[in-house]
Amino acid sequence: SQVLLSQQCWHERILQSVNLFTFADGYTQVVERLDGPITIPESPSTHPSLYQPDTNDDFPWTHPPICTPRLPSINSKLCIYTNTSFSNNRGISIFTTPSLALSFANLPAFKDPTVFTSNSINTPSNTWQTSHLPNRGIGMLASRPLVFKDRVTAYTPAFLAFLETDLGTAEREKYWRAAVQRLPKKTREMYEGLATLYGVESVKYQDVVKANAFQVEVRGGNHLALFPETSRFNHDCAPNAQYIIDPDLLTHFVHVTRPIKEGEEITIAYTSPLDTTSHRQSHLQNAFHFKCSCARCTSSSTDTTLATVASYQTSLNDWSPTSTASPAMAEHLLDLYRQEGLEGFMDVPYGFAALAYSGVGDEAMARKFAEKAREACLLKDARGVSQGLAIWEGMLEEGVEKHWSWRRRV
Ligand SMILES: C[S@@+](CC[C@H](N)C(=O)[O-])C[C@H]1O[C@@H](n2cnc3c(N)ncnc32)[C@H](O)[C@@H]1O
Repeated sequence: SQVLLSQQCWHERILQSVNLFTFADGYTQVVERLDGPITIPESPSTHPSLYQPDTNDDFPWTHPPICTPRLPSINSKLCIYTNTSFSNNRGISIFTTPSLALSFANLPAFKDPTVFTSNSINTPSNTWQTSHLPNRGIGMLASRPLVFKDRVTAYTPAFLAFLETDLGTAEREKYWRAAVQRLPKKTREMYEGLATLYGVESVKYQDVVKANAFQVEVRGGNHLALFPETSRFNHDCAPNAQYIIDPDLLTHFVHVTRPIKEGEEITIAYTSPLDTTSHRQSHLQNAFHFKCSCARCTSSSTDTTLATVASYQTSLNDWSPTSTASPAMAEHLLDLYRQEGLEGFMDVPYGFAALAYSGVGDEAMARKFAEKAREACLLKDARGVSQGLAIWEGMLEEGVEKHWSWRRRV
């Protein structure tokens, strides 16, 4: 059946910006309540029943979980699950529900220890180095020329936390701190050295997450994930790299979307580059406390181009007899995306080109662009769960001539 293209092939949300804490009015509460300790059992536990289910080999944790009381909104407790030997002693700490902990334990990331070495995950790629940059803290620079689809980074998180709103700031801070402090020294120190937004020591562990976390959905549970190395990518509204999170491998990958010179900064997008400049600016300011001064934010033509993009997309979605859509319009749309530096977001314009060529009965061109749309989706959708990927795979498998759009505009 006919589909309208609008959404990018993304299933995880863009870099996280939840309001975990309210400094303006919650600060007094923070200071008062941080004094109360949570009790952390010694490791290994003197109460094996605390953390060793007797019949369950899905239990890869090296410490006894530390749990909150039952939280009303999720009707479950949250516990800290740590595995210090995870991925060659990199370690991982997860603050989640007992049932989601079991789901984590059943992921290939935990079940198959070879998965990381065989996929070159958590190993140096010799493509980047960090550097202090004017007005933007630390950033990632290309250590050699890079081309489309080159892999820049592939790392697992040091820390994941279930996204909840039940805990007070101080309570949450205690659990998160305990979780991070259980990590191997090197990993913990990387976490503790990351950028913060507020620089307030009493809420440091949440501050690091607020400035650096990505959102990852594992078996329906939303988690914030902190990837230490990956946290050094700065933002650009026309980024030259695109990230993707594979929930089965618990791995964050960054790939190049257009040629990058040696020494050039490698950037990703923290906010949708298809939003208007004021929308992007306010999101970056509110969530990450900086004013974006990238080429698109300082150009006077960006919003006009975005309006043209939107009107072309409306026309290309119009399959009525009076539609003005054509392959030429779809090609123009592709040019606009490239002009704006949106090479990492091309699944929608490639898709429109595939449909527009199919609509006029050009099988070869429709196939070419369907393949490109499919490839662009895969840059953003590791497990092929988005609707977009299914559309292009369907068109390629069944044949363009069988597609609903075939010769619809002749
Ligand atoms: C995920 S961290 C990126 C790495 C960070 N620069 C560092 O020193 O660790 C996010 C923070 O970096 C800074 N940042 C990222 N992109 C920026 C940009 N385009 N311009 C200015 N600051 C930026 C902001 O302070 C933001 O809160």
